[in-house]
Amino acid sequence: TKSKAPAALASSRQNPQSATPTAAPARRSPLDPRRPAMDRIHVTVRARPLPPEDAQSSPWRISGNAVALTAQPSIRFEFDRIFGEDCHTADVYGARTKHIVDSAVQGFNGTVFAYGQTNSGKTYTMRGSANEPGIIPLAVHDLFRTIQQHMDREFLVRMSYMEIYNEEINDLLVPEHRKLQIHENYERGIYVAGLSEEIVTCPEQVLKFVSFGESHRHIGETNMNVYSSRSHTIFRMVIESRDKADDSDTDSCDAVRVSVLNLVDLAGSERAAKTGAEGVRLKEGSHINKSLMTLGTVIKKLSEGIKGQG
Ligand SMILES: Nc1ncnc2c1ncn2[C@@H]1O[C@H](COP(=O)(O)OP(=O)(O)OP(=O)(O)O)[C@@H](O)[C@H]1O
Repeated sequence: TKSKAPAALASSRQNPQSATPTAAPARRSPLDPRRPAMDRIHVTVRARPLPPEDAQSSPWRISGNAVALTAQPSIRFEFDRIFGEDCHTADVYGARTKHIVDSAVQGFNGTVFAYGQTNSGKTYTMRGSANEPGIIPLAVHDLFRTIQQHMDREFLVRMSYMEIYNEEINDLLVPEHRKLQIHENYERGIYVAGLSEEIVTCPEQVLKFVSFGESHRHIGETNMNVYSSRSHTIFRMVIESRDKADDSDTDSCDAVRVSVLNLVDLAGSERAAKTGAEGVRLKEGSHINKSLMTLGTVIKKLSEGIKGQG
Protein backbone atom coordinates (compact mmCIF):
# COMPACT_ATOMS: atom_id res chain seq x y z
CA THR A 1 0.00 0.00 0.00
CA LYS A 2 1.46 3.31 -0.96
CA SER A 3 1.04 5.76 1.91
CA LYS A 4 0.05 9.40 1.64
CA ALA A 5 2.42 12.32 2.05
CA PRO A 6 2.94 13.55 5.60
CA ALA A 7 1.67 16.79 7.09
CA ALA A 8 3.45 18.92 9.64
CA LEU A 9 2.87 22.20 11.43
CA ALA A 10 5.79 24.59 11.46
CA SER A 11 4.94 27.71 13.37
CA SER A 12 6.54 30.82 11.95
CA ARG A 13 6.73 32.28 15.44
CA GLN A 14 10.22 33.24 16.53
CA ASN A 15 11.63 32.50 19.92
CA PRO A 16 15.10 31.89 21.30
CA GLN A 17 14.90 28.13 21.00
CA SER A 18 14.97 25.83 18.03
CA ALA A 19 11.67 24.13 17.50
CA THR A 20 11.54 20.64 16.07
CA PRO A 21 8.06 20.04 14.73
CA THR A 22 7.54 16.39 14.00
CA ALA A 23 4.83 14.79 11.99
CA ALA A 24 3.61 11.46 13.15
CA PRO A 25 2.89 8.67 10.63
CA ALA A 26 0.87 9.88 7.67
CA ARG A 27 -0.96 6.65 6.92
CA ARG A 28 -4.17 7.08 8.83
CA SER A 29 -5.26 4.41 11.19
CA PRO A 30 -8.15 2.40 9.75
CA LEU A 31 -9.66 2.57 13.23
CA ASP A 32 -9.62 6.34 13.19
CA PRO A 33 -9.68 7.49 9.57
CA ARG A 34 -10.89 10.99 10.39
CA ARG A 35 -8.35 11.79 13.06
CA PRO A 36 -7.40 15.43 12.41
CA ALA A 37 -3.95 16.11 11.03
CA MET A 38 -3.25 18.46 13.94
CA ASP A 39 -3.32 15.47 16.31
CA ARG A 40 -0.53 13.88 14.36
CA ILE A 41 1.75 16.89 14.58
CA HIS A 42 3.95 17.53 17.56
CA VAL A 43 6.09 20.56 18.21
CA THR A 44 9.05 20.07 20.46
CA VAL A 45 11.32 22.90 21.55
CA ARG A 46 14.94 22.42 22.43
CA ALA A 47 16.60 25.26 24.34
CA ARG A 48 20.27 25.65 23.59
CA PRO A 49 22.78 26.79 26.21
CA LEU A 50 23.35 30.54 25.96
CA PRO A 51 26.40 32.53 27.00
CA PRO A 52 25.70 33.99 30.52
CA GLU A 53 25.33 37.55 29.20
CA ASP A 54 22.73 36.46 26.61
CA ALA A 55 20.93 34.28 29.13
CA GLN A 56 20.59 37.26 31.49
CA SER A 57 19.31 39.60 28.81
CA SER A 58 16.85 37.10 27.32
CA PRO A 59 13.28 38.27 27.87
CA TRP A 60 11.97 34.68 27.65
CA ARG A 61 11.63 32.13 30.42
CA ILE A 62 10.73 28.47 30.15
CA SER A 63 8.05 27.22 32.45
CA GLY A 64 7.00 23.59 32.04
CA ASN A 65 6.08 23.15 28.39
CA ALA A 66 5.57 26.86 27.78
CA VAL A 67 7.81 29.80 26.94
CA ALA A 68 6.68 33.09 28.50
CA LEU A 69 7.84 36.68 28.57
CA THR A 70 9.36 37.31 32.00
CA ALA A 71 8.02 40.87 32.06
CA GLN A 72 4.56 39.83 30.86
CA PRO A 73 3.89 36.21 31.84
CA SER A 74 0.48 36.28 30.16
CA ILE A 75 2.29 36.25 26.80
CA ARG A 76 3.14 32.60 26.59
CA PHE A 77 3.45 29.96 23.89
CA GLU A 78 2.64 26.34 24.69
CA PHE A 79 4.37 23.40 22.99
CA ASP A 80 3.97 19.65 23.18
CA ARG A 81 7.30 19.36 24.92
CA ILE A 82 10.19 21.61 25.87
CA PHE A 83 13.66 20.27 26.51
CA GLY A 84 15.89 22.46 28.70
CA GLU A 85 19.41 23.42 27.77
CA ASP A 86 20.92 20.50 29.71
CA CYS A 87 19.21 17.91 27.52
CA HIS A 88 21.00 15.63 25.07
CA THR A 89 20.08 15.09 21.46
CA ALA A 90 19.41 11.43 22.29
CA ASP A 91 16.66 12.57 24.71
CA VAL A 92 15.01 14.65 21.99
CA TYR A 93 15.35 11.77 19.54
CA GLY A 94 13.95 9.18 21.96
CA ALA A 95 10.97 11.31 22.92
CA ARG A 96 9.75 12.44 19.53
CA THR A 97 11.54 10.86 16.59
CA LYS A 98 12.20 7.24 17.42
CA HIS A 99 8.57 6.18 16.98
CA ILE A 100 8.43 7.98 13.62
CA VAL A 101 11.41 5.90 12.44
CA ASP A 102 9.79 2.70 13.75
CA SER A 103 6.58 3.62 11.93
CA ALA A 104 8.48 4.35 8.70
CA VAL A 105 9.78 0.77 8.76
CA GLN A 106 6.19 -0.40 9.12
CA GLY A 107 5.07 1.57 6.06
CA PHE A 108 4.01 4.95 7.47
CA ASN A 109 5.38 8.23 6.17
CA GLY A 110 7.03 10.54 8.68
CA THR A 111 8.77 13.89 8.71
CA VAL A 112 10.87 15.80 11.20
CA PHE A 113 11.61 19.49 10.62
CA ALA A 114 14.15 21.50 12.60
CA TYR A 115 12.79 25.01 12.56
CA GLY A 116 14.06 28.09 14.38
CA GLN A 117 15.94 31.32 14.16
CA THR A 118 19.52 31.39 12.98
CA ASN A 119 22.05 30.11 15.52
CA SER A 120 19.41 28.35 17.61
CA GLY A 121 20.93 24.88 17.19
CA LYS A 122 19.04 23.25 14.31
CA THR A 123 22.07 21.80 12.53
CA TYR A 124 23.57 20.87 15.90
CA THR A 125 20.41 18.90 16.64
CA MET A 126 19.91 17.34 13.20
CA ARG A 127 23.47 16.53 12.22
CA GLY A 128 25.26 16.58 15.58
CA SER A 129 28.95 16.07 16.10
CA ALA A 130 31.33 13.22 16.83
CA ASN A 131 30.63 13.72 20.55
CA GLU A 132 26.90 14.06 20.24
CA PRO A 133 25.34 12.44 17.18
CA GLY A 134 22.33 14.26 15.79
CA ILE A 135 18.83 13.14 14.88
CA ILE A 136 19.95 12.03 11.39
CA PRO A 137 22.67 9.55 12.47
CA LEU A 138 20.52 8.32 15.37
CA ALA A 139 17.59 7.73 13.04
CA VAL A 140 19.72 5.99 10.42
CA HIS A 141 21.20 3.55 12.94
CA ASP A 142 17.78 2.90 14.45
CA LEU A 143 16.20 2.34 11.06
CA PHE A 144 18.60 -0.45 10.10
CA ARG A 145 18.37 -1.95 13.60
CA THR A 146 14.57 -2.00 13.35
CA ILE A 147 14.68 -3.50 9.86
CA GLN A 148 16.71 -6.42 11.18
CA GLN A 149 13.97 -7.16 13.67
CA HIS A 150 11.41 -7.63 10.89
CA MET A 151 12.54 -11.10 9.90
CA ASP A 152 9.35 -11.78 7.95
CA ARG A 153 9.96 -9.00 5.40
CA GLU A 154 12.68 -8.11 2.93
CA PHE A 155 13.65 -4.47 2.56
CA LEU A 156 15.00 -2.14 -0.08
CA VAL A 157 16.20 1.21 1.28
CA ARG A 158 17.07 4.19 -0.92
CA MET A 159 18.27 7.62 0.10
CA SER A 160 18.50 11.05 -1.45
CA TYR A 161 19.80 14.34 -0.13
CA MET A 162 18.93 17.73 -1.55
CA GLU A 163 19.12 21.38 -0.62
CA ILE A 164 16.87 24.29 -1.48
CA TYR A 165 19.07 27.34 -1.95
CA ASN A 166 17.62 30.65 -3.13
CA GLU A 167 14.54 28.77 -4.38
CA GLU A 168 16.63 26.34 -6.42
CA ILE A 169 16.89 22.63 -5.72
CA ASN A 170 20.37 21.11 -5.85
CA ASP A 171 21.27 17.45 -5.50
CA LEU A 172 23.78 17.15 -2.65
CA LEU A 173 24.80 13.64 -3.71
CA VAL A 174 25.57 14.65 -7.30
CA PRO A 175 26.65 18.31 -6.97
CA GLU A 176 26.57 18.91 -10.73
CA HIS A 177 22.80 18.20 -10.66
CA ARG A 178 21.58 21.73 -10.00
CA LYS A 179 18.37 23.68 -10.43
CA LEU A 180 16.25 20.54 -10.43
CA GLN A 181 12.57 20.86 -11.24
CA ILE A 182 9.56 19.67 -9.29
CA HIS A 183 7.16 17.53 -11.32
CA GLU A 184 3.99 15.66 -10.62
CA ASN A 185 2.45 12.61 -12.21
CA TYR A 186 -0.11 9.98 -11.35
CA GLU A 187 2.36 7.22 -10.54
CA ARG A 188 4.89 9.09 -8.46
CA GLY A 189 2.88 12.01 -7.12
CA ILE A 190 5.08 15.07 -6.55
CA TYR A 191 8.76 14.45 -7.14
CA VAL A 192 12.05 16.18 -7.92
CA ALA A 193 13.04 15.22 -11.45
CA GLY A 194 16.65 14.12 -11.81
CA LEU A 195 17.29 13.78 -8.08
CA SER A 196 19.68 10.87 -7.54
CA GLU A 197 18.77 7.99 -5.26
CA GLU A 198 21.30 5.61 -3.77
CA ILE A 199 20.41 2.11 -2.65
CA VAL A 200 21.87 1.69 0.83
CA THR A 201 22.38 -1.34 2.98
CA CYS A 202 23.99 -0.14 6.22
CA PRO A 203 24.19 3.01 8.40
CA GLU A 204 27.87 3.60 7.63
CA GLN A 205 27.14 3.80 3.91
CA VAL A 206 24.28 6.28 4.47
CA LEU A 207 26.35 8.49 6.76
CA LYS A 208 29.19 8.56 4.26
CA PHE A 209 26.77 9.87 1.62
CA VAL A 210 25.43 12.40 4.15
CA SER A 211 28.96 13.70 4.91
CA PHE A 212 29.63 13.98 1.19
CA GLY A 213 26.39 15.92 0.75
CA GLU A 214 27.11 18.20 3.71
CA SER A 215 30.38 19.23 2.17
CA HIS A 216 28.39 20.67 -0.74
CA ARG A 217 25.72 22.45 1.29
CA HIS A 218 25.65 26.25 1.12
CA ILE A 219 27.08 27.61 4.37
CA GLY A 220 27.99 31.25 5.03
CA GLU A 221 29.19 33.42 7.86
CA THR A 222 26.84 35.97 9.45
CA ASN A 223 27.19 38.05 12.62
CA MET A 224 25.05 35.52 14.43
CA ASN A 225 26.57 32.25 13.27
CA VAL A 226 30.01 31.55 11.78
CA TYR A 227 28.66 28.43 10.03
CA SER A 228 25.16 29.51 9.14
CA SER A 229 23.19 27.17 6.87
CA ARG A 230 22.05 29.22 3.92
CA SER A 231 19.87 26.46 2.47
CA HIS A 232 17.17 24.04 3.61
CA THR A 233 18.26 20.41 3.39
CA ILE A 234 15.99 17.43 2.95
CA PHE A 235 17.44 14.05 3.80
CA ARG A 236 15.04 11.43 2.56
CA MET A 237 14.90 7.67 2.95
CA VAL A 238 12.48 5.56 0.96
CA ILE A 239 11.78 2.26 2.66
CA GLU A 240 10.23 -0.47 0.58
CA SER A 241 9.43 -3.84 2.07
CA ARG A 242 7.84 -7.03 0.91
CA ASP A 243 6.39 -9.94 2.79
CA LYS A 244 8.87 -12.81 2.37
CA ALA A 245 6.04 -15.33 2.47
CA ASP A 246 4.23 -13.63 -0.40
CA ASP A 247 4.64 -15.82 -3.48
CA SER A 248 2.84 -13.22 -5.64
CA ASP A 249 -0.12 -15.62 -6.03
CA THR A 250 -1.58 -14.28 -2.83
CA ASP A 251 -3.53 -11.11 -3.26
CA SER A 252 -2.61 -9.38 -0.02
CA CYS A 253 -2.87 -5.60 -0.30
CA ASP A 254 -0.23 -5.24 2.41
CA ALA A 255 2.37 -7.41 0.66
CA VAL A 256 4.44 -4.44 -0.52
CA ARG A 257 4.82 -1.30 1.57
CA VAL A 258 6.52 1.94 0.55
CA SER A 259 7.12 4.75 3.00
CA VAL A 260 9.22 7.87 3.15
CA LEU A 261 11.12 9.32 6.08
CA ASN A 262 12.10 12.99 5.67
CA LEU A 263 14.56 14.64 8.03
CA VAL A 264 14.67 18.34 7.27
CA ASP A 265 17.16 20.90 8.53
CA LEU A 266 15.71 24.27 7.62
CA ALA A 267 17.79 27.39 7.22
CA GLY A 268 17.24 29.78 10.12
CA SER A 269 14.87 32.69 10.09
CA GLU A 270 16.79 35.89 10.58
CA ARG A 271 16.69 39.65 10.92
CA ALA A 272 18.96 41.39 8.47
CA ALA A 273 19.88 44.01 11.10
CA LYS A 274 21.04 41.33 13.54
CA THR A 275 22.82 39.05 11.11
CA GLY A 276 24.60 41.99 9.46
CA ALA A 277 23.55 40.57 6.12
CA GLU A 278 24.23 42.47 2.95
CA GLY A 279 24.83 41.55 -0.69
CA VAL A 280 24.62 37.77 -1.22
CA ARG A 281 23.82 37.08 2.43
CA LEU A 282 20.91 39.52 2.35
CA LYS A 283 19.50 37.91 -0.80
CA GLU A 284 19.82 34.47 0.82
CA GLY A 285 18.20 35.77 4.00
CA SER A 286 15.17 37.15 2.19
CA HIS A 287 14.69 33.85 0.29
CA ILE A 288 15.01 31.96 3.58
CA ASN A 289 12.45 34.12 5.41
CA LYS A 290 10.01 34.04 2.52
CA SER A 291 10.21 30.27 2.14
CA LEU A 292 9.82 29.68 5.89
CA MET A 293 6.72 31.85 5.91
CA THR A 294 5.30 29.94 2.94
CA LEU A 295 6.10 26.62 4.61
CA GLY A 296 4.24 27.76 7.71
CA THR A 297 1.22 28.70 5.61
CA VAL A 298 1.24 25.43 3.65
CA ILE A 299 1.46 23.27 6.74
CA LYS A 300 -1.26 25.28 8.47
CA LYS A 301 -3.54 24.82 5.45
CA LEU A 302 -2.78 21.11 5.25
CA SER A 303 -3.56 20.61 8.91
CA GLU A 304 -6.82 22.54 8.58
CA GLY A 305 -7.71 20.77 5.33
CA ILE A 306 -8.74 17.53 7.02
CA LYS A 307 -11.11 19.46 9.29
CA GLY A 308 -12.51 21.29 6.28
CA GLN A 309 -13.25 18.00 4.53
CA GLY A 310 -14.83 16.49 7.67
N1 LIG B 1 22.45 22.15 22.45
C1 LIG B 1 23.65 22.72 22.18
N2 LIG B 1 24.72 22.51 23.00
C2 LIG B 1 25.90 23.08 22.72
N3 LIG B 1 26.16 23.88 21.67
C3 LIG B 1 25.13 24.12 20.82
C4 LIG B 1 23.84 23.56 21.02
N4 LIG B 1 23.02 23.97 20.04
C5 LIG B 1 23.79 24.76 19.25
N5 LIG B 1 25.05 24.85 19.71
C6 LIG B 1 26.13 25.63 19.09
O1 LIG B 1 25.57 26.87 18.66
C7 LIG B 1 26.08 27.26 17.39
C8 LIG B 1 24.94 27.42 16.38
O2 LIG B 1 24.33 26.17 16.18
P1 LIG B 1 23.80 25.71 14.75
O3 LIG B 1 24.79 26.00 13.69
O4 LIG B 1 23.32 24.31 14.91
O5 LIG B 1 22.57 26.71 14.58
P2 LIG B 1 21.48 26.73 13.41
O6 LIG B 1 20.16 26.90 14.08
O7 LIG B 1 21.63 25.55 12.51
O8 LIG B 1 21.89 28.08 12.68
P3 LIG B 1 21.64 28.54 11.15
O9 LIG B 1 20.16 28.65 10.95
O10 LIG B 1 22.30 29.88 11.08
O11 LIG B 1 22.28 27.53 10.28
C9 LIG B 1 27.08 26.17 16.98
O12 LIG B 1 28.37 26.59 17.35
C10 LIG B 1 26.67 24.96 17.82
O13 LIG B 1 27.75 24.11 18.11
